[in-house]
Amino acid sequence: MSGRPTLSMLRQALGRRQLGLLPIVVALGLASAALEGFGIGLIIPLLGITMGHGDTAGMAGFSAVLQKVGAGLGERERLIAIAAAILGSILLKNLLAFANSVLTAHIYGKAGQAIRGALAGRLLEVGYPFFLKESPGRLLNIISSESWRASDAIQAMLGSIVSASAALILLGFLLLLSWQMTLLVMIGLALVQGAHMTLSAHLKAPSRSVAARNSALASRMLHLVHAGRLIRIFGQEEREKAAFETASDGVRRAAFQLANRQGALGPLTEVLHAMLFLAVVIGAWLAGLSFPLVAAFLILLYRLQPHVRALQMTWSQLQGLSGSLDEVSWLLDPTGKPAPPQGSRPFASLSEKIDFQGVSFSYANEEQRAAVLHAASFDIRSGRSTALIGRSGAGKTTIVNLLCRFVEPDEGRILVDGTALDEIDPVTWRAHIALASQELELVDGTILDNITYGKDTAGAEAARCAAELAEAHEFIERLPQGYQTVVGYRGVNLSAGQRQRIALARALVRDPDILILDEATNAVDGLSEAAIVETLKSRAGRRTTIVISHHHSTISFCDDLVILEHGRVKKQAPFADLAARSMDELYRPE
Ligand SMILES: Nc1ncnc2c1ncn2[C@@H]1O[C@H](COP(=O)(O)OP(=O)(O)OP(=O)(O)O)[C@@H](O)[C@H]1O
Repeated sequence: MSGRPTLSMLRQALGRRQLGLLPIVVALGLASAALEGFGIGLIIPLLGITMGHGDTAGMAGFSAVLQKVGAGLGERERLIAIAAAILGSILLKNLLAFANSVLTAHIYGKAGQAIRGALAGRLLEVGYPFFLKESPGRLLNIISSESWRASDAIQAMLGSIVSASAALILLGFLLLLSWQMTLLVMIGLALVQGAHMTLSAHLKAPSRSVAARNSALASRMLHLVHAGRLIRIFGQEEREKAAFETASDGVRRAAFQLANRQGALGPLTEVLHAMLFLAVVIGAWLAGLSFPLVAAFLILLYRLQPHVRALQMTWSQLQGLSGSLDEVSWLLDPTGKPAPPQGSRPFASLSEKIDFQGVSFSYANEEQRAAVLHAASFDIRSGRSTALIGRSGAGKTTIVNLLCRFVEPDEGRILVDGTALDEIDPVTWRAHIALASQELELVDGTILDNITYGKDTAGAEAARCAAELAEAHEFIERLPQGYQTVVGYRGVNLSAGQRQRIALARALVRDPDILILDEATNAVDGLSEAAIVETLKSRAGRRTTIVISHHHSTISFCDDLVILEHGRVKKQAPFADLAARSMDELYRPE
C-alpha cells in the first residue's frame, strides 16, 4: 500500500459519522473480550470445586482471587452460582458480539457507498483531458471491482479492531493469572508476528499484478461489448476470443499466485501458534503451576490465539488488497490529474464576438504530441452563423473542444466579448452553449429523457417543439411508444439518422445562445437535412451558430466561413464571397 494516500482515502471513505462509531466498535470489542476472559477465569473455582482443588496453592494475585469467588456459599450453591455466572457472561458476550457485527456491517456498507460515491464524484470533477489519456478499462475496473475490494479492506480493518480489543483484554487476563507464562506467550507471539509480516510483504507485488491484469481484462470486455458488429463483419471472433482468453488467463495466473502466497500464510501461522501452545503447556508443567490455573490459562490462550491469528490474517489480507487500494487511491487523488476548467466571471450573453487569437494546441498524450492547431486566429460573431470547414483532421472538432473548455489552449487566447475565456465561469459559459455532435451519444432512457437531458425544466411540449425543429417529431410519433420509446444503450434501438435528430432536438431544447453543430446531420437523409437547414436559416440571427460539416448544403445558410488547413486558418471570409465554390475547391491548398 502506498501509505498516506491510502490511509487518508480510507479515512475519507469512513467519513466523520462512521469514524465517530469506531469508539463504540472498540468499546463493544473490549467489553465482549472482558466478559469472555471473566467467564474463562471462573473455570478456576469451577474446576477447583469439581476436582477438589479448593486451596490457592500454585496461585497468586488474580487467580487466587478467582479461586475464592463465592467462598461464603455452600459447595452446591457455589457450583450453581459459578456455572450461572459463566453462562451469563457467555450470553452477554455473544449479544455484544452480535451488536458489534451489526455495527461493523453498517459502517462497512456506508464506507463502500462513500468510496463508490467519491469515485463517481472524481470522474465527474476531473478535467476532460483525463479521459483522453486514461484507459476506460482501467477506470471501469476501479469502479466496478476495485472499489468493492477497497470496502473489503475497510471491513477487514473493522474486524481487526474487534480482534485487537479482544487480544488486548485476553492478554491482560493472562497477565493477571501468570506474568511469567504471559511473557513466554508474548515472546512467542512476537516471533510468530515477525515471520508473518516478512511473508506478508511478498503479497504486494502479486496484488498489484492482479489489479493491472483486471484492468486489461476490463478493457477487453468493453471492447467485446462495444465492437460487436465490427468483430462479426470482419470475422475476428477467433482472434478476439484468443485475446480475451489471454487476458482472462493473465488474471487467473496473477490471482493464483496471490492466492497461493496468501493460502500458505494461514496454515503456517496455525502451526506456529500450535507450537507456542505446546511450549506453554510444557512451560507450565516445568513451573509446577496448579492444574485449575494452568487449565484456565490454556483456555484463555486457546481463545486468544484465533484473535491474534485474525489480526495477522487481516494484515496479510490488506497486503493482498494493496493493489486494489492503490488503484482506488490513485483515482481519488487529484494530484497529477487535469484540473477542471477554472474561472469565476459569470457569463450572461454573447454580445459581440468570440475571438481566437493565435491559439495553438496539442493533445498532450505521450504517443502523439504534434500540434493540432497552429496560431489559429479567427472570430465568431454574435448572432451570425459561422461555418468551420476543412479536410479531415484539420482541427475543427478541436476548436469545438476548446470552445466548450474540454481542453485549454497551449498558447494564444480565446476572448469572449474581450474577456479571456479562461476567466469565465465554465458552468455559466456552458449553460449558454448547446452542442450536437456525432460524438455525443444518447443516454439509456426514453426519447423524452434524451431530448430534455440538457434542460431539466423542459416538459413534453418543449420536447415536442424541439423535435419538430430537428425533423424528429414525425418519426417519433410513428413509434409505438412515441416519446416514451426506450432508445437503449447509446441509442442502439434507433437508426443513426434518428439518433442524430434526437441529439439535435436535445441541443435545440436548450434554446442556447451559442449552438454548435459538429457533423450533427451527416447521417440524416437529404430531405430531412434540407428541412433542418431551412429551420436553422429561418431562425438565423436569433443566436450564434457554429456549423461543422463537409456538405455544402449544410453550411449553405451560414454568414461566415472559416477554412482550416492542417491546424492553420487558411481563410476567413463572408460565406457569400465563396458560396459559388464547391467543397473541394474550398479545401484545395492555395
Ligand atoms: N484525443 C486525441 N489525442 C490525440 N490526438 C488527437 C485527439 N483527438 C484528435 N486528435 C488529432 O488532432 C487532429 C485534429 O483532430 P480533429 O478531430 O480536431 O479534426 P477534424 O477537423 O474535426 O476532423 P474530422 O473532419 O475528421 O472530424 C487530428 O490529427 C487528430 O489525429
